[in-house]
Amino acid sequence: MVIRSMTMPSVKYQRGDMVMGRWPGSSLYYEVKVLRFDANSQLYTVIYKDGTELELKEQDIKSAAGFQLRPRSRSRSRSPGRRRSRSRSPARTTRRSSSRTAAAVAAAAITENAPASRRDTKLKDAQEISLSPVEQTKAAENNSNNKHEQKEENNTAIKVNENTDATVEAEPEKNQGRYNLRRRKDETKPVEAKAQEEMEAKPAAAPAASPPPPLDFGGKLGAYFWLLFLPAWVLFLVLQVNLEDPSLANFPPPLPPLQSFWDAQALGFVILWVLIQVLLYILPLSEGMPLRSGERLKYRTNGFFAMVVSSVAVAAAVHQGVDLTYIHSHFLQLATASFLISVVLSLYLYVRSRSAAAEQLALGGSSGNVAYDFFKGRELNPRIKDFDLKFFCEMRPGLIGWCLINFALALAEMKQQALDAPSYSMILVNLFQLLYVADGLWNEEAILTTMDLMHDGFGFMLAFGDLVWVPFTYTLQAYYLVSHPNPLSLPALAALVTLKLVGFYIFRKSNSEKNAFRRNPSDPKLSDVKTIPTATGKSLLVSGWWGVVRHPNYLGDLLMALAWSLPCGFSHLLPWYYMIYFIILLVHRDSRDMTQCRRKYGSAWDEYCRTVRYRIIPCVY
Ligand SMILES: NC(=O)c1ccc[n+]([C@@H]2O[C@H](COP(=O)([O-])OP(=O)(O)OC[C@H]3O[C@@H](n4cnc5c(N)ncnc54)[C@H](OP(=O)(O)O)[C@@H]3O)[C@@H](O)[C@H]2O)c1
Ligand SMILES: CC(C)=CCC[C@@H](C)[C@H]1CC[C@H]2C3=C(CC[C@]12C)[C@@]1(C)CC[C@H](O)C(C)(C)[C@@H]1CC3
Repeated sequence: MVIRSMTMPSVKYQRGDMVMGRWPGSSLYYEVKVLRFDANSQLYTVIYKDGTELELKEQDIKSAAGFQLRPRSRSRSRSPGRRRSRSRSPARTTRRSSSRTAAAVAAAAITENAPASRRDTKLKDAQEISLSPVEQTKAAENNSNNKHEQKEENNTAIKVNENTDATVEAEPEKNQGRYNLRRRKDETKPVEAKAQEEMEAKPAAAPAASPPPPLDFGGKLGAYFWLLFLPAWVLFLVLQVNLEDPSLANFPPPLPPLQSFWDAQALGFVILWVLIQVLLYILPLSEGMPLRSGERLKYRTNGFFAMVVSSVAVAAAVHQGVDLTYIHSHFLQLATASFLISVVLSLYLYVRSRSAAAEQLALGGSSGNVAYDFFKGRELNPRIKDFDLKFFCEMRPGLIGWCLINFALALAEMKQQALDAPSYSMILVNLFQLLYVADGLWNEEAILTTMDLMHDGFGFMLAFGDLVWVPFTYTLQAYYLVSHPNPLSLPALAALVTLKLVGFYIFRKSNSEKNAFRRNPSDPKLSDVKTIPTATGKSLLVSGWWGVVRHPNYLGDLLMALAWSLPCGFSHLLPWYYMIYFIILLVHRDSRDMTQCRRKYGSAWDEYCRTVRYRIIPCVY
């Protein structure tokens, strides 16, 4: 411990310290408890009395003692800025609400239209106010229809805190939402804060023993497990699907000779495919969501175009006599080549992340354990100049490759079963999955608001997932149908199409609702949506599909997965693997997301969970 305190940069506040934390975007301070300090990001995680956790910079934290010693000043009541602010306070509207959240209470404290004689009490309240969650009432639900929302400050609490006052003042109108979290241009710095800053010249205390944030995926041991299990599982599936009688119970499967895994030509084809996608990617840019640093990265959202060009190129190649059934006959070798590429990429990502700046790292992306960090990924958005590696891998070679492989498998089915056209089952699987991918690429910018892009580091998990898992396991239904025909009646066909369309509608509508709201909450088209405000300045949608279940997009996704598993029939479990995996994946993602949102939004998230009771399936789960 002594050694640490000599080598680490000095840390002012200790874990467990009760201090005063600046309310994001305002000059007001509340009593908070220090939970930990992250040496990489140099941020303190603090918890407010309502359970809201935020990450604050050291300069946004003051010692509680200083506040108690501070003589109360009446100068604020004479501030012209303050007088003006009283009459225009947007928070006054919110005050009528019976469901004021921590943020709303704070806003009221800042802009209260109180007589001067009462203002000192208000200022005291601003420091000592109890931020305990307020029970949700019917009226409160109605009041959460937030028509005053003008801007969601950031993606996470951290981003709010990273906003400098300059940033806040640069966009005054945008920040004049229901919380009034900005400092008014003509307002002098509050005496409390000034006095406090003067008192903050204390020498640094011993560093806080900051507990590392909890590791997901089973932590360090889990990382070793997943590193071995994921490739082994893909191998198992690929070997099974070639058998006449595949079964998930055939474990361990007989292994083919080692040399049959390797094919230099297959590696060449995979590299060529990735290079073509790289070329297609290097086209116009569009803007992403603001990051922790407040910066907005530019992304190349021309995925649909890349898919169309790739399809034309593939069609031309087939027309020229290229035999795409090679993909079916060399599935194992192509998967091995993709696996090698994903390992090389993951090694590169890990090595470059060692020299990445702290603010480039994903939250909790640096556990210090090599295996875990390699698996989970440390850097949030690794880029080579403008080339975003995570975005590219998630949206291009694997995703478009999924359709290419499906198409090749349809040709292989025709060849193997001597058909003039693919079977109905094969056509449905191909079309359903093509629609899914095309939609993902058409709405490519929506991925910028997903967990992977915003929170997860880029490491082996996503590199392998994007380059191996998606193209070589999401294609198993089509692969299965090549040698396991499953004729469909017309009514069954119609029912499957209906199921797919219903799922697709829910998936698309809910993702678009969230994406539109996150990208521009002040859009006049969204003026009627119901929201729950949170302490970070962002709100949670309770309108539309987000008012039905907490993850309506997962519900739609699951219905679609069902629609493309059913055409394979019930003879074997293997084509149902995607459905089983997907349920596990989405339930796990939902619980990870719940934890993250609980940390980000505190009592507002609890309020959301009380309002929208079910996670994915209405009235069931
Ligand atoms: N095919 C596949 O293999 C696969 C796998 C995984 C996911 N997916 C699909 O990919 C899409 C993205 O999934 P995802 O896991 O990233 O989840 P997501 O639902 O798109 O994103 C979760 C985030 O949305 C925000 N959010 C949650 N509730 C909200 C509300 N009521 N109002 C506004 N924002 C809210 C929160 O972030 P902020 O508050 O910070 O914005 C939360 O962290 C989904 O459609 C999913 O079905 C597909
Ligand atoms: C290695 C393992 C077990 C997991 C890696 C997970 C990874 C394969 C998925 C995580 C997020 C997923 C995702 C899509 C594909 C699969 C993932 C990358 C997605 C691009 C599919 C198309 C959709 O329209 C989408 C909404 C854009 C999807 C976004 C999330």
